[in-house]
Amino acid sequence: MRLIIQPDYQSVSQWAAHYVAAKIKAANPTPEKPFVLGCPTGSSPLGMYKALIDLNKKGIVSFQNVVTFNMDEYVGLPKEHPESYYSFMWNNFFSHIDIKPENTNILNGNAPDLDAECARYEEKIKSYGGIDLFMGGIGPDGHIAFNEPGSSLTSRTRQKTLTMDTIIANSRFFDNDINKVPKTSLTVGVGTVLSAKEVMIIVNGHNKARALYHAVEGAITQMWTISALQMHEKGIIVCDDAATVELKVGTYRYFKDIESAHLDPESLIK
Ligand SMILES: N[C@@H]1[C@@H](O)[C@H](O)[C@@H](COP(=O)(O)O)O[C@@H]1O
Repeated sequence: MRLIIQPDYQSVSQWAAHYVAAKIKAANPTPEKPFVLGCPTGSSPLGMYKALIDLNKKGIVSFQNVVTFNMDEYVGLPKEHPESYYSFMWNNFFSHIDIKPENTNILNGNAPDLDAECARYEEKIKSYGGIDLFMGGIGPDGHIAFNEPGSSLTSRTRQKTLTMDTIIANSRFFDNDINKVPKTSLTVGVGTVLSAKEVMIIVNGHNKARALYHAVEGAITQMWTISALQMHEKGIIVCDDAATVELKVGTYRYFKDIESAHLDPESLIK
């Protein structure tokens, strides 16, 4: 696993955006062979999306031949609801870049048969030859997408019940009223994320420090589903200093040292 430690959220976002843009450019995607990008929601990736919009507007990266698959969606929330992940993606990213709407994929949390919707999603990912780069964030309990503690580390896309911790954390988007937060979601599995050719996770802020500790120094366990990233051949975590406070000083210095030549976002795009 690579751990890229940046001083603050702004530089985390710049680094992540430049990394994604560099990957898309290097793949030289075409309509026949698009670049397949896994997308998260949440506050963590917002800065990266802003930076990617900027790179797109400057002509540094194009999304014309990029296909996206979102990680998760609430069950039962109307698509048009301002807090649906559909609205999040269009408001914060897709509407501002040159992506083709038909190339964006988001799980339908209102499908009549939710199991069939999950199976269809997995098949569609497969039809593109899998995901080239899965981007993500994590919850304070170390969940990736909506794979809450106890989720199988080989799980695929399915319906999941949200934990009370997550309902409370996400109630900030629902007038701080936990009763307004949907109780279930559709989510890609930990196995779905691990099947991507590459995975890049953004972790920022003090409230993610314990989760980062478990991701980097902890044992692989279903109780901290992000820890499964240790099993991926090409896993990267981009974090800020604030999120590192639970790491050993030696771990912090080790990753700072081995990544010292790769911390400047500008250096990523050739
Ligand atoms: N399902 C999402 C996750 O994909 C996300 O990583 C997490 C953290 O969100 P934030 O980045 O706002 O802390 O929130 C939700 O639970």
